[in-house]
Amino acid sequence: MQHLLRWTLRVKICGITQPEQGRAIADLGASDLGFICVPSSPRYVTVSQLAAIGTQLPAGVRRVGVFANSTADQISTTVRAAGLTAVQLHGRESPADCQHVRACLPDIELIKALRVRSPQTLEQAQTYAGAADTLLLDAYHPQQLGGTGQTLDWETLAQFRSPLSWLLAGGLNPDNIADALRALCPDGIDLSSGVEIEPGIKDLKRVELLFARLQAVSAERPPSVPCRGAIVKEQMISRRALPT
Ligand SMILES: O=C(O)c1ccccc1N[C@@H]1O[C@H](COP(=O)(O)O)[C@@H](O)[C@H]1O
Repeated sequence: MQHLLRWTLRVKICGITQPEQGRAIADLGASDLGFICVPSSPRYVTVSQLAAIGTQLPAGVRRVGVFANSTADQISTTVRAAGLTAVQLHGRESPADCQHVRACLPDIELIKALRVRSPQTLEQAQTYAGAADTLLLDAYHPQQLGGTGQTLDWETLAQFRSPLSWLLAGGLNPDNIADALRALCPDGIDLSSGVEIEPGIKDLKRVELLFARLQAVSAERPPSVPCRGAIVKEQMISRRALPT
């Protein structure tokens, strides 16, 4: 389904706990499936559950393990046992922590999640430029690390210029996704509780509706008009390419 969109948008559905749901969601068009490797989460999956789910998934879909404040050793063990293709660090990991994980797992995409509490969090994003491959912006919640269903202030985020490709998360659902993508131009989106029946059990009808809504927004956007974010990134790339 994703190829029907007129621009490339990564769509990550997070908090998968069941093999058949993972496969169905990949078939509906998700580019990425996320698995919560944080024991305190109601969406937590053990390494052996994760390895079993992995055997059921189509080859092309990215498999993202979500960790929070885990050691590089713990992350590497899970990545290898479960055949993950990316890790999302959703805790207080510093740029140095990210670089350490990256050095242990050089072929694995490193996504650093930032829980946006204030404009300073967005300034921090710049410090991850050489330390992560991708950024993810999620809403801040004082008690929960993620999967909160809380949205970010998209108006404030419109000023955000990411040094890396970035995913928008936080309270996205089929009913607000069009507004989010009219306000912002992320490289991808990440949804969990907004397409759920209960924590860890996805609502496949809502996932289907999400893709229908994405197609509708995609049809609104002329392919010749790139996002503001895309223009900025092109400029940054061409600046980097200039001889010094
Ligand atoms: O989903 C969880 O339980 C979770 C636990 C610990 C860290 C991250 C977690 N989820 C992440 O939360 C965001 C968005 O969730 P929502 O759409 O607002 O429900 C997403 O990045 C998940 O990876």
